[in-house]
Amino acid sequence: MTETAAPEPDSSAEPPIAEAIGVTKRFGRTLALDRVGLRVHAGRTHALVGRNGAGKSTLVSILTGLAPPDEGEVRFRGQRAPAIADRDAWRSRVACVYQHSTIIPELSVAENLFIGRQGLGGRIINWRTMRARARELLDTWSVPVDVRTPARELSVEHRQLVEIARSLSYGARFIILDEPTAQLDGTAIKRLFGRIRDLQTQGVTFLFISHHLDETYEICSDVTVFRDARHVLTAPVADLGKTELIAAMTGESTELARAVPRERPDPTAAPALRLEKLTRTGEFADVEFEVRPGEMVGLAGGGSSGRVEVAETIVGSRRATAGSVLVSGVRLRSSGTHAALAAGIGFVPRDRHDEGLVPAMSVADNATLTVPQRLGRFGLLSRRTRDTLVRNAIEGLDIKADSPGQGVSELSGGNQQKVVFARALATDPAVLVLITPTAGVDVRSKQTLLAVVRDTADRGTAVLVVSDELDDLRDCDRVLVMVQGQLRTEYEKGWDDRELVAAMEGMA
Ligand SMILES: Nc1ncnc2c1ncn2[C@@H]1O[C@H](COP(=O)(O)OP(=O)(O)OP(=O)(O)O)[C@@H](O)[C@H]1O
Repeated sequence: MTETAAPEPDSSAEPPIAEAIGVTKRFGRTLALDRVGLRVHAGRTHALVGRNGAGKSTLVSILTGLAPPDEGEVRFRGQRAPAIADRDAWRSRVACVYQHSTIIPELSVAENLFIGRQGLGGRIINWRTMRARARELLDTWSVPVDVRTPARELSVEHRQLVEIARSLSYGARFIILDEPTAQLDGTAIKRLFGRIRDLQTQGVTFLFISHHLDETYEICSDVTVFRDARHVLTAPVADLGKTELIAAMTGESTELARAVPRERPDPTAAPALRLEKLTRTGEFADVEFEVRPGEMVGLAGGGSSGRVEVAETIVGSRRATAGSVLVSGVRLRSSGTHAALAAGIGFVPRDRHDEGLVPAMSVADNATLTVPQRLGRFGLLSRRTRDTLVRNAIEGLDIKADSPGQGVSELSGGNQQKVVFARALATDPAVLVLITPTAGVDVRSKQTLLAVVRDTADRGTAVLVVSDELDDLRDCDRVLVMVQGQLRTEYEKGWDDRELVAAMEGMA
């Protein structure tokens, strides 16, 4: 496999639906893209993969006209991209559906689709026309959503479909999906892939960004790998084995992750975390389990299983209707995240954008946000202690940042997730609760993070991993599966993957 600065010229007659040619982008001293090329052909689904910080999101912002390249250019169907200010022209060529919604929750689906657009019959909005047009649009693309639904009530899956339909209504036939499966469960992912295939036959081309390489193999025809701001290769996925793909991403040959043998935690130790008949009406009922010091327990289940809600109740971001949470034998009396933190619970939330980080603050400040409460009578955290904590976190978690003082919003998505980890671990918690801990994290960083979780457990922390990712669950001593708000099955280490997946989908 030879490395090239850009893909080779293509001999097919039709120009690519989207193309980046010799694109360079700098942020201060950081070279985010170094003369990269990308050529996406109509009718193909193209994957863009690379380690955290490789430059994928930067290229997306250039391909969608949100940022201009410093050098190089973008073309659509062989034509130069429009001027940056001409938003309508960009919208008619390309759209990106982000993990983070661009839908306005307060508005209905119809309003989200059509508000602010010309051509709905004069200045006064004709609601009936708007709804009819919205219905027609969603019918054309088979999106099963009532146009009167308030957008906030949409599931992630339906929200993504509405965003895709909206992009198509502007005329775009090239759509970038940025980690579209990150918040979906197994059955929703299957449905999404079905929709992608249908839309493809209707003339839509996708650029698919994902850290899940299996998904790349399942849904994509071509793959482009970026590494350290450079284009490494473009190839049909069928021609590239998984080990080769990982080697291209990491620049070295690497073994795929395997479960690492761990000491079994002491079965007689008193539980560090104990749930007693924990209930939140409408979400989950009578959930009871224990996690011992040094034990790793997985909590899995599909979208409506209640597993995330249980975890968020343990960490105090939801209030239980009944039942209790005990940490090291002490019942949590008040709810709220501060009480949970003070009781010794560390937490990696599901969504780092909403709950994880303060974007305006530095890496160091974010990583130590949880700590001052622990310093008791001395009040403020000493600079030295803080610096040591931060340095250890940056090294231990392999956070790619220019310096501890760098703004966290300047880090790539995967590196932001590592800062969230640092914050959760900074208090040396007795109980660590992780929700989808490796979302948005590249293969190699995933290994680093999972090793950190293992080490944390080995040092005596009780770990609860809430995830449906087999890789996340691999090190767990047991996995509890929830279905429709109830604990259904428990699997001891050594489970059969297919059996576990079937159980998570409610089929066991
Ligand atoms: N606004 C910014 N200011 C400074 N540096 C930035 C900014 N945005 C991105 N970068 C840097 O550019 C590089 C590429 O980041 P980018 O977000 O494109 O990576 P990525 O491949 O999307 O990573 P991930 O998979 O983690 O999301 C990183 O080193 C990142 O820190």
